[in-house]
Amino acid sequence: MNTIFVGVLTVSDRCSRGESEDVSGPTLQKLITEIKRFQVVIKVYKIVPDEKTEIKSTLKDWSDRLNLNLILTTGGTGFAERDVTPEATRMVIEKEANAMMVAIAVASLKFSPNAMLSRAVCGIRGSTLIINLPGSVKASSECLRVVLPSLPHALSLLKGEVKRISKDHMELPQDGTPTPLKHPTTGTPTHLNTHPQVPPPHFNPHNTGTPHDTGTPHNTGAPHDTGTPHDTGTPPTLTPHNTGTPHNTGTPHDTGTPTPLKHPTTGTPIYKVARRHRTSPYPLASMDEAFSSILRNAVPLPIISKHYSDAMDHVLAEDIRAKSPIPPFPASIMDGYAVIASDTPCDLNVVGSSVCDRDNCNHSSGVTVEKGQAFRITTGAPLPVGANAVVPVEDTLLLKETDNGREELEVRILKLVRAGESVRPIGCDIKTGEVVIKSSTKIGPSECGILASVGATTVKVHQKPTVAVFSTGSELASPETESLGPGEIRDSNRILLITTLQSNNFKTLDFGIVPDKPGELKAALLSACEKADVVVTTGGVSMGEKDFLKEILVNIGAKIEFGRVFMKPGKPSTFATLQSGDRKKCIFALPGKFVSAVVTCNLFVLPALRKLSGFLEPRPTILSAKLSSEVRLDARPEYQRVQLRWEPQEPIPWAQSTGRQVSSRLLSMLTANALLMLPPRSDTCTSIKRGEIVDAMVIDRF
Ligand SMILES: Nc1nc2c(c(=O)[nH]1)N[C@H]1C(S)=C(S)[C@@H](COP(=O)(O)OP(=O)(O)OC[C@H]3O[C@@H](n4cnc5c(N)ncnc54)[C@H](O)[C@@H]3O)O[C@H]1N2
Ligand code: MOO
Ligand SMILES: [Mg+2]
Repeated sequence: MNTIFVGVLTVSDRCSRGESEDVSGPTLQKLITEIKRFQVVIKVYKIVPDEKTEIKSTLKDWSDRLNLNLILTTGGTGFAERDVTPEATRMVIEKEANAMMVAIAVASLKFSPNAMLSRAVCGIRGSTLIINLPGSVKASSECLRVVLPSLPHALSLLKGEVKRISKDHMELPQDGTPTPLKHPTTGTPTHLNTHPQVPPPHFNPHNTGTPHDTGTPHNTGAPHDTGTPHDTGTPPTLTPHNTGTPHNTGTPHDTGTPTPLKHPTTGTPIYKVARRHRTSPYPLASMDEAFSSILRNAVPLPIISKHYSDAMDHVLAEDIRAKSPIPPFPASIMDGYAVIASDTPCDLNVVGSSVCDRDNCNHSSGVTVEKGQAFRITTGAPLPVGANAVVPVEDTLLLKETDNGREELEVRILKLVRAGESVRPIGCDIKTGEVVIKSSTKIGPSECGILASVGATTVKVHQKPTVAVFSTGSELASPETESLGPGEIRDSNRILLITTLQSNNFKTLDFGIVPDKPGELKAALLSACEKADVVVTTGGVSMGEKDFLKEILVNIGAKIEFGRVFMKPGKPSTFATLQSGDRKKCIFALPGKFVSAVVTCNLFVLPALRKLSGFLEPRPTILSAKLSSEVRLDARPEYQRVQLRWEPQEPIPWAQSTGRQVSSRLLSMLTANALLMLPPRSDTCTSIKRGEIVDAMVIDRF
């Protein structure tokens, strides 16, 4: 049987705000299946407010990109001020279908004289028929019934099947066998239909993002600076299992909930499982798009003051200048004798000593070296006044000593030395006022040492993000659980994510396990957003009846920046932002599968945290590696777990697979120190051979 792809667009301010439930949209979806000759696939269903631009862009998108055969709109066709559906429709249609409008008007006038108040439009854009229907469930159903008999012919004409119609006219298929769901033009399965264009082969970590965004320099202080990299064991203030649910919760069992949680696009309460999405409403972002979105949204955190000894791994937000020169005095480079260069070689009287000891410095003694004299001197000690070079002790002979051997009296300088030899002049390493560390430098051990040496004990740095982590899933038990109950599994992802973040020097707050209950998930998300700069969750983001995370994110006012990514593993990875005062909180709802969670944490969360911390280069380190064995390519860009090993004398490491690469196989992460970045399969390339060179993203030390 021939298939038609239908979109139903409900236009209603109230339904789009969740103030009333859309009944007309679902009713029309049912009714349209009564159409003869075709198998109907409801490809998209959406609720939009009575806004001309939104209606127009949806109609254009559904006609041009999704190539739908039929779009039914309901609502916004009357005389009220906000009714603009006909105007928006006129802006997109290329041909009017006036007779359809007339037929609807004539028939509906029989039901009510108010049908005169409908301004509905019918028309054609490309090969898509668009029909405006009124908003009420009764009127819209009646109007659709009017045109239903003419639709098979109309749609077949638009599909260019006129010849077949005349031939097949008398032999309509009766068996009702569903044809495989295919894209109307490309023949690809419908779950990919919304993205007919193939995303770029791979994200190019070298050309994305805006690494130079500046933070808001006001608002210092670290309000949630409580966790340390070691404080994972105890949830800070929230025990997700016993918190109240201050906001509405959305399950039918919750009492006192004014508006239940809804699907963001359909407006259906999320407990109505039969009405869940059958096609994900979230476009598949390419890796490039996902990565750019993260870097764009992760803006460096405010600047704070830190003691240098506490500033490790922070990014400087000021240039550090030397207050005084280094060395602060002309200093000896060797242990030996401070001399007047023009005397050498010669025999000299040893008249004093200069040692590295601030309590015993020759400067305070006021002694000056004169012709025929030498001063004993140690490495780093100040050159005595009058001397201009140092002779190492190895280039001298002792000629005379005191009777007890405690002092040298005369030495022979065996070599000629030049003025300035073995002496570091004042400021030869660092001059007064010189910038010793530039702003935006990440502070490591060397930087700490330099800060100490120039006396920059309090420095301005970007605040580092605190990350709240929780696992979602009613099947999850504590890892300590001795014997698991039926259907239970131990929560492995939380510690996996926490330790991944900590090993990259980020502070974490452990929010425990949150069951798949909308109220508890919502409370945990809100609390986590309040206490942390970044929230990372795992589980509940795919198509399951208990996968509530995305809906709850929308419900708490977060903006879903992307809800799916064209990648493997990690397809349902979700990134959302929540404006909270002058801060934007970043929320990563990662998939529940162990491998997907850790791979996406490395690919998405860590670069975001580095960007928030002020890193100029937040992107991961990517090396070239040689394949130890052939790999078959997937339809999606894939991140396979490997161990990089360097063979003696070989500059490029070998990438050894960690074994079977399914995303539920925990053991594929074991010993992995890199992710192979494999391009998606193409007609011309389905595998990469052993010995070929591919990109590998470093995820651990070697
Ligand atoms: N109909 C579809 N089903 C699935 C799709 C899809 O596109 N359509 N995507 C699949 C992909 S890809 C992934 S990845 C997973 C992601 O699922 P969720 O993020 O919704 O995760 P859950 O359903 O909650 O759990 C999946 C799996 O992982 C286990 N899990 C979850 N959390 C933990 C944890 N903290 N510790 C250990 N194990 C955990 C959970 O028990 C499940 O076995 O969806 C596919 N499905
Ligand atoms: O693509 Mo899913 O992310 O891991 O199996
Ligand atoms: Mg799931």
